[in-house]
Parts: sequence; structure tokens; C-alpha cells
Amino acid sequence: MIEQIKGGLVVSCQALEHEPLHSPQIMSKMALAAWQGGAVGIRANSKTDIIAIRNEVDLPVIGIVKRDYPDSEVFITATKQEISELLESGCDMIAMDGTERNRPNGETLADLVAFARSQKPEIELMADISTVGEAIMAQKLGFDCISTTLHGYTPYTSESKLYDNDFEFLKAVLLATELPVIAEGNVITPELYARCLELGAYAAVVGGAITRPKEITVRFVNAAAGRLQQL
Ligand SMILES: CC(=O)N[C@H](C=O)[C@@H](O)[C@H](O)[C@H](O)COP(=O)(O)O
Repeated sequence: MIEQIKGGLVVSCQALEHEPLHSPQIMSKMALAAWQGGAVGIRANSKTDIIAIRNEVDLPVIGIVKRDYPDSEVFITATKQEISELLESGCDMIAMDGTERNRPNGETLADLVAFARSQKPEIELMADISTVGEAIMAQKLGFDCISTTLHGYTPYTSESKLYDNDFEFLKAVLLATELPVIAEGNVITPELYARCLELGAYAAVVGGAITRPKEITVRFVNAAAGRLQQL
């Protein structure tokens, strides 16, 4: 899969239960629109959505399962249970939280990598990281690629956005690892997307700016109210 997405746009088609578009059918149509528009891959949440999307489009799918646990902040493919669901979904790559935070049930990131590989050796694995140190750790653990998904979303990076200072963080991750680095998180304009690729990102994942119309609406409303800085 990783070669199929090189230099291209991966569209994240996700709507959680509290979001207006929550529905496998709607997500599959979002994926169809993305495919028709030239996307080279889809990122999706949950076995049900992934199955619906795979029935609709002939594109590689990066799968995640978002689930909250009481004993951990980690919510993207947090345990072996979510990995098992993704293996059943038929996705081509599994993305999981690659941060240094403790996981539910005392499982470690190394345990999850070993489990996924033992179940399906050919499955590709993406580490969703938030710091350069986590990118280096992911490389040591044998991940196939790194995504900047969680930069700005861990307590220790919450002051930052991916696009800050002309993608300073992305540049640092690119320097620190030999793995393909996917730019993801707040890539909200075509210009920002093009800049990620220009800087050397292997591919970029765009979600809300394409598939979350509520977020897009808020941006327009804020712009009219002179609050353009609230991206
Ligand atoms: C932090 C987190 O939970 N990120 C999630 C990861 O799958 C998704 O909610 C994002 O939509 C995705 O990363 C794409 O990012 P953006 O929607 O900003 O283009």
C-alpha cells in the first residue's frame, strides 16, 4: 500500500457517533467522491465503515478504530482488540497511536506491533506520533511509516499546530527518520497540502477540510466574524 499512496492525497473519511454524518453509507460516499476527485487512499475509522468503503472504492484503506478507555488517554487503535477488528475489516494498513503514553490494559506499543505482525505478517503499520522522539521510537519498533496525526493533540504538544512556522515539526520529523513520513492534522487548504509534499512528506492525509462539512461551515462563519485565526 505504501507505494500506492506516494506523492498523493489520502482523504480521511471519519464521522464519530456524535457527528452529523455518522453512517457507514455516508462515509462510503465521501470516499467515492474522494476517489473521483483523485485521492490515492482513504483513512477510515471502524470495521463497519471500512467494509462499506471497500465495497464502494478501489483504493487502499488505512484503518483505525477510535475507542475511549477509562485508564488511558490513548484512543486510536489502543489495544489488541481494535487491531483484531481492523484485521477483519480487510484494510491495507493499520494506523495506531504511536505516542509514549501508557496504553489500556498495560499493553505496550511493542506488544501491539508484535501482535499485528503475528496475525498478518504482510499488514502495513502506521505510527500516529506527536513528537520527534516518538517518530524515532516508531522506527525502532518496526513501523512501516509515520504520520504526524497527533502533533498538537497530546498534552505535551497541545500548544502547537502542524502548520506552525512553515511546518517546523514536519521538517524535524523528516530529518529524524528514514521512514516515509505522512503529513496529517490540520492540513486545511490545498496550499498547505502542496507545501507538505514540497517539503518532502511522502503523502498527506486531509480529513476535516474535505469530509467534515460542519467544520468547514464554522470556518466560513468565523471568517465573516473576523475570527480567521481560529483555524
Ligand atoms: C487527532 C485525531 O483524532 N485525528 C483523527 C485521526 O484519525 C482524525 O479525527 C482526523 O480527522 C485526521 O487525523 C485528519 O486530520 P484533519 O481532519 O485535521 O485533516
